[in-house]
Formats: sequence, C-alpha cells, structure tokens
Amino acid sequence: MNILLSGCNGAMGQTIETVLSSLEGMDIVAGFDTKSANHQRFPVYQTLENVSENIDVIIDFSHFSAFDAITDFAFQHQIPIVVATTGLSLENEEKLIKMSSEIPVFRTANMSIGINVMLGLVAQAEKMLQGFDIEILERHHNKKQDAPSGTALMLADAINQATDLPYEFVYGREGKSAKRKEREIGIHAIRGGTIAGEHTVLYAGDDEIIEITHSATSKKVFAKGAVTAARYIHERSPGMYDMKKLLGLT
Ligand SMILES: NC(=O)C1=CN([C@@H]2O[C@H](COP(=O)(O)OP(=O)(O)OC[C@H]3O[C@@H](n4cnc5c(N)ncnc54)[C@H](OP(=O)(O)O)[C@@H]3O)[C@@H](O)[C@H]2O)C=CC1
Ligand SMILES: O=C(O)C1=N[C@H](C(=O)O)C[C@H](O)C1
Repeated sequence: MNILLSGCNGAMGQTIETVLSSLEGMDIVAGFDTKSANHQRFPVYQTLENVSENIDVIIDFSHFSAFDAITDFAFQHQIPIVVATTGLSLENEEKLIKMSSEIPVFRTANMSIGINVMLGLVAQAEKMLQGFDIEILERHHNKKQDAPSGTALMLADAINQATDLPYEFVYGREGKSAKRKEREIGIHAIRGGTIAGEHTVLYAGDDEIIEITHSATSKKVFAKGAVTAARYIHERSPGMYDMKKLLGLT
C-alpha cells in the first residue's frame, strides 16, 4: 500500500515513518510539508500539483493551514484519507463529511484505543453522575500549537451528546467574577516538556471526586492507530469512518 504522508517532517510524521519502517506492505512513497527535507526514501512535495507517485491512502498529521491543499488533492484523485490534524474549523469538518460521499474519510482527534473507550465512559457517566460539576484537563508537550486539544473538545462533545441539557464550554477561567455556572464544562490546557498527551475528565460532587484519565506514554500509540486506520479505509466504500467504528464501539 502506497502512502502519501502529509506533515512528514513533523513529530508525528517522523513517528509514522519509524512505525512503518518495521511493517511489510506499507510504504511512504511521497511526503507533503512546508520544507523539502532530507528524506532518502521518498520525495517531499511543498505543493501537490506535481505528485507523480501512485497513492493508495493519505495520512495527514500536519496543520489546519494545510487542510485545503491535502483534502482537495484527496478528492480530486479520489484517494482515501486519514485526517488526524486537530484545530480544524467547523467548516473544515463539514467539508470532510461532504467529501465522504465520494471517498473514504477517516477522521478522529485521537487515534488511541483508550481515548475512544473513554468517549463511551464519559457518555455513561453523564447519565449516572447527576449534579456533579465537570472539568476537563488536558496536558501536552510544549510544541503543541492548538489549545485546547482536539481530544478535549471531542470528550466535551461526547458529554453533550449524552444529555438533553447541553453544557456551555468555558476555556480556562480568570477574573474577579469568574464563578462557575451549573451547566458548564471548564476546559483547561497545560503545556510543558515532552508530555505525549494526557486527558482527565473530573467530576466534582459534594464531598467526593471521580476522575477518568487517559495517558499516552509515547506518540507511537497515535502513529500505530493511524497506520491501522489507513489499512482499514484502503479499498473501503466511500463514507465517514472513525476509531470507534474501527474498534466496533459504535
Ligand atoms: N489524531 C491524533 O491522534 C493526533 C493528532 N495530532 C495532531 O497532528 C498534527 C501534527 O502534530 P505534530 O506532528 O506533533 O506537529 P508538528 O508541528 O511537529 O508537525 C506538523 C508538520 O506539518 C507541517 N506543516 C505546517 N503547515 C503546513 C502546510 N500548510 N502545508 C504542509 N505542511 C505543513 C509543519 O511544518 P513547519 O514545521 O515548517 O510548520 C510540520 O512539519 C497536530 O494538529 C496534532 O494536534 C497529533 C498526535 C495525535
Ligand atoms: O498535538 C498532539 O501531540 C496531540 N494532539 C491531539 C489532540 O489535539 O487531541 C491528540 C493527542 O492528544 C496528541
């Protein structure tokens, strides 16, 4: 299977390259990034008009500014695409849904098994922990560009989908009149060092606290998930796919 890797010079791009180097039958045949880097095994394109390789699946771990270029390329050439980039707009997400009527699109803000199980757990907790205040804390490395993380937003959305009384999302909290309201979820982003990604949903009740936490201990968990996703959508019918579907959780 021939892969075009978007964001190939980045931290995740390099981790995917490492993971694929020990796998048979999946090869990165082209990269897409802002700079042509010294990749010995494949060419790195800065624009996609001149890609001459045969591509079976695109894997995208880049930046929202690359979104139109890579999705237009996928659509124009009818190539299945795995979109892992976070910080996308609502408009971007809608474009993926439209594209999925013609090509397979795999979309998730988190490729790990644990977070996708946690999406089900927070939906369940929403029904059981009536009256508890909910806060989401996410911790990531100091190179992360977007805040809050795509996963924190995905967890908050999963909670809202499980209730008839949606919460308002509050990003951080400061000021002299910043008291929390009843139906709000505070979302807090912590950045430092090399933290691969940690997400906690905290439920605070009267005299008791429950926390559900997922910790990624290395970026490999996301890379392996993306490679599994690429295999999964290769030669599948057009449609929207995600990790929950792949894992049989929906
Ligand atoms: N869904 C998931 O499970 C996961 C998602 N992610 C997401 O993946 C994305 C990438 O993460 P990470 O690898 O850590 O980030 P990096 O910043 O390390 O890598 C991103 C790469 O994309 C390149 N890039 C930026 N803008 C463009 C553009 N317009 N066209 C082409 N290439 C571009 C960057 O180049 P330059 O440095 O020159 O700007 C860089 O090489 C993030 O959005 C992150 O949140 C990360 C981990 C897991
Ligand atoms: O940028 C990262 O590193 C990560 N980004 C994703 C997100 O924004 O949720 C997933 C993971 O937590 C790592």
